[in-house]
Amino acid sequence: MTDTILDRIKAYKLDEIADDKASLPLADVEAAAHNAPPVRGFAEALGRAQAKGYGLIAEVKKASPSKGLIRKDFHPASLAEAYEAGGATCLSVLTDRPSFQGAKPFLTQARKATSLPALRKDFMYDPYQVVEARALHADCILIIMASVSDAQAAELEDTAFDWGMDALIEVHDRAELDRALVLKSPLIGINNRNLKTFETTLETTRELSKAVPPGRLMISESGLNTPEDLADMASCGARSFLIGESLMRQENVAEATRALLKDPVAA
Ligand SMILES: O=C(O)c1ccccc1NCC(=O)[C@H](O)[C@H](O)COP(=O)(O)O
Repeated sequence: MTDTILDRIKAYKLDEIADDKASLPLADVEAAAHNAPPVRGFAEALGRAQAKGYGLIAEVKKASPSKGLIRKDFHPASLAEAYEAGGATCLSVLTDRPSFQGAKPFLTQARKATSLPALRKDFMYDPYQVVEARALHADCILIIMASVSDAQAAELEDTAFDWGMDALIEVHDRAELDRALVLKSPLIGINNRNLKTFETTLETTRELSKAVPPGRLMISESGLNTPEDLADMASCGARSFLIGESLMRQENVAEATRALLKDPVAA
């Protein structure tokens, strides 16, 4: 069987984690996490936003495996400020370097420039990374069901909760969704990107949303470009969105964010 992008990412990530543990022991990371500023409620902010309209997790994303370089003029703090000015609810900041040209300090810089809660967008396998996320001032971590076992997912989620953070559980298909629903987190991210072909289709959210029970907060992720896309997803019950590329490609990010959030029916 051929390797998927997640297999390739996991291989280098496990090496990276081993190196990080050797250079900065867990006790030191825990000390930094204890000194981090208080957690900003990520799930709570999305719940409040979507009670009035839409919740937007706006992604600070320089590059991706599917598209290469997305934004040349890349300054995490000013992009975060622009997202906040445009009406974003939360930030998502990529900290993975090899595939996304992200960096750990980007998270701290972006969050510090705003009052928004921030997601550490990375590929998580080890509780060490979760504590590190808090040390970098994250308010939420990502758990990708396609790349972890049930036991790993529960361990990552428990560690996030122990540190007062939220956990966004990401799924791509029905089997992953069924596993995600065993976890405690209310945040279910439905990713529209097929990780084998990199193609995005909103049909993924349309289909999987039918199986998400009330009480969970659904987030449609990837491949969202227009107010009509958001209205389409909202009609399936997903009133929160994770959006990167379509906003990162705009010159005026604040204006583009504002325009994207405009209700196409009311407009
Ligand atoms: O973005 C990619 O190419 C990608 C490839 C492999 C694994 C994950 C990938 N993206 C992570 C994400 O989930 C997206 O950055 C996020 O949902 C925003 O998507 P978009 O609005 O399409 O940039």
